[in-house]
Amino acid sequence: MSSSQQFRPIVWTIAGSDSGGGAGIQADLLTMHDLGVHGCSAITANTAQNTLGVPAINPVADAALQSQLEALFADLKPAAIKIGLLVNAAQVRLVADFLRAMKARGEAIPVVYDPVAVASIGTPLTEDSTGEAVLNDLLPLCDLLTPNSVELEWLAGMPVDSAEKMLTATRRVRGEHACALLVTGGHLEIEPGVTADLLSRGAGESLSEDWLIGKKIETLNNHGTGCTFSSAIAALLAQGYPLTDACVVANAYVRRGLRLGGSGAIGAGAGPVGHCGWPTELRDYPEVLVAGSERAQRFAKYSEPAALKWAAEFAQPDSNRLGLYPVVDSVDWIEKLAKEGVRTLQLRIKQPGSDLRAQIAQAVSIGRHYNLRLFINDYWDIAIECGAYGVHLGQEDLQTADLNAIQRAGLKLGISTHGFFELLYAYQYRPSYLAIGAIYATNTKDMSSQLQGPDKLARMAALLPDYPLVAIGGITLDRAQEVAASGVGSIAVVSAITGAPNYREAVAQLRAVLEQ
Ligand SMILES: Cc1ncc(COP(=O)(O)OP(=O)(O)O)c(N)n1
Ligand SMILES: Cc1ncsc1CCOP(=O)(O)O
Ligand SMILES: [Mg+2]
Repeated sequence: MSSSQQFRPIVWTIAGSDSGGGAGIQADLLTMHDLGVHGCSAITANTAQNTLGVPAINPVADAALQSQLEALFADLKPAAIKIGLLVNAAQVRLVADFLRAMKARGEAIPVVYDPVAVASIGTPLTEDSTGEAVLNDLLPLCDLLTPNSVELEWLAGMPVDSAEKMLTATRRVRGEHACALLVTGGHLEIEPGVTADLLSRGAGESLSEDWLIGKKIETLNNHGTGCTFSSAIAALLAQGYPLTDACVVANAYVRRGLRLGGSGAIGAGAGPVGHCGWPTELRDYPEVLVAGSERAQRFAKYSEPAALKWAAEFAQPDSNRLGLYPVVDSVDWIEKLAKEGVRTLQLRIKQPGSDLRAQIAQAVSIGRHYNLRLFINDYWDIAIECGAYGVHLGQEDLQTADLNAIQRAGLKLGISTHGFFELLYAYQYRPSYLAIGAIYATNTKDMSSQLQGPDKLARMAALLPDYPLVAIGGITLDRAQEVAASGVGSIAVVSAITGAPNYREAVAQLRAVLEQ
């Protein structure tokens, strides 16, 4: 059996057929196949379309739509569902009823709805009354809506011609619902020459509104980008990607398709966006806007306190490959491991006593003596006071730590990341290294909701082949080879060394794997 025929999670698309083959069901199935899932379809309309326009929409009868959904549910249970064109309020309610019944049976299946209301050419595709049914009946059952700015105007009932209005309209559509919104910004140039998507998720204290920014790609072949984008997200959710990661990888998939999709050979109008495989190059991925950066002002995301603490371009270590990187909780361990020839170390004290400052000062002094790359976890202010080599911070620390002070003091900075979104976010700071974890389950720290696995690690590492990268979490001698093969230049471990029967042997064996 070839690898393309091996097990693939099932994803449904409930959408319209595009006879021109550029958008709708046709784009959805190409995308799903490209990203490793098996696509099934329930067709809502047989649109008559070519690259120049949409002469007819031809909705299917309700019974025809219902019977497709039932046939699929009887045999091909989905791991995710993408919904595209729903032509009228009756179709919206039919699909909503079907989803509600599925949920009532305990099926927790992620649903992505691309509220296709207007073809890229400007032709309305859905009846006026559909918007209300979407907001009342369907949105509460979805995990993500992916309108473009024109569709956002349609759903929010207000013009969307600026970053502020996009934020206001997004909040209005989301209301009190858990459903996230990803507004694609291809129709609106907030900053000349760039496109900016807005991802709004969470609520209350944990509301997050992130801008995903990329260079605008000029091409005639841009038909079907919305369908491709939402199908890509569904395909990734079906494979267990968290929503934020699915959104940035799908963004990169579409941008790769725009970049490599060729130049206008199909039809006399807008040709289909390319479907060009997994996005392997960083240039296709969006920049995640950081609130302290100057650019954030143009996107209504700027915050003065964040700007005061903001810094980027940290001092780089003397090598991109930091080698074996033990993370230990005492000064004793630092000295013992330095004597074994370990050069990169971290002091990670999670139960500080009254002698915390003294311990850090002593560790820094040992670090100087042995010429170590010694990172202090969490306590960046004491690390500055003690003149440490570097500090290691987690994602949450980035909101509070004074990165500017760390940089001014000349300390190196390592940042933890858990997945594609956080990797892109942390990369905005250009830290001294980026750590990716947890690769495997570990007893050292509860990382169960953030496990990456070796395949994702390899995909992330491939985006930054020349950057100092560290893998962490559950890495044992047996797994070290697989981790090293991903291309990261460093492996951080706690228990593989501090819990080993013979730590000297463990150090020698792990170093041997990394140096192979
Ligand atoms: C090399 C490396 N990577 C990740 C971590 C985790 O740091 P953080 O996210 O700050 O979590 P705690 O270690 O503070 O629990 C790390 N320490 N080192
Ligand atoms: C601190 C930390 N951050 C992510 S996983 C982890 C623990 C790594 O410990 P171990 O190497 O014993 O799995
Ligand atoms: Mg920490």
